[in-house]
Amino acid sequence: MKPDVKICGLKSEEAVDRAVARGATHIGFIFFPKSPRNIEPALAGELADRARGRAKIVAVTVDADTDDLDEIVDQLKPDILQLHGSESPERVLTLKALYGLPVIKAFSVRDAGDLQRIDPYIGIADRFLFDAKPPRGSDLPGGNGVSFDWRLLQSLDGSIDYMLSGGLDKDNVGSALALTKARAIDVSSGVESAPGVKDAGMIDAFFDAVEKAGVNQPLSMES
Ligand SMILES: O=C(O)c1ccccc1NCC(=O)[C@H](O)[C@H](O)COP(=O)(O)O
Repeated sequence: MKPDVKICGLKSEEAVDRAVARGATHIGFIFFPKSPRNIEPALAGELADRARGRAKIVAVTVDADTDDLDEIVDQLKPDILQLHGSESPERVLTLKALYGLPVIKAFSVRDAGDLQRIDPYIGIADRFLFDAKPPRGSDLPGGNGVSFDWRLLQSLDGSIDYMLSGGLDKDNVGSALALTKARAIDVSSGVESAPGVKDAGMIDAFFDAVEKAGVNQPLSMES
């Protein structure tokens, strides 16, 4: 079965079109001013319109306040909110109720203890996203192009729905899928030629690698 594939941090028509043409199930837009992938809500909305109905539109925010979220939701009209900060379970519930949208809650992972942090969110977040801890000195909670030890996910209860993220690229995504049997994967830097610049050829190569992994190593999950 094919995994869900989210291409995150899109900023150009070409990248949106290529991601969707290659079968991205999700496309992400970053609303975080320090990121090279930061995008204005109005432009994100225009880009999202090219993909609407074919891929889920994901708004990625970091401990955003409701003024900012109001504008993002109004302009982007996302299908999903990805909360990539330290939002509490109560905050997740509040935002789900306020906007009527499902939530992907992101967690950074270095060791097994980090996975226990999801416990209070089970039954609250609709999906988890496991990313690597930012490297020392990084201002970004995500999009750092670094991986964590994927074997940690083998101990997770199979009922936990998650996206595997962090440092994936065409060369390692096959191993990541084989090791974790993840039902969903997420990539940003691994399909960029420079920070914030998506590359259509690298998007192609990433999907080629995912397809090859599916042939070589059948996955045990639903798409
Ligand atoms: O990508 C960013 O710049 C970013 C900034 C602030 C919060 C989240 C961000 N990205 C979230 C994602 O979902 C990325 O795809 C994820 O962190 C993986 O990135 P990468 O390791 O570069 O593939």
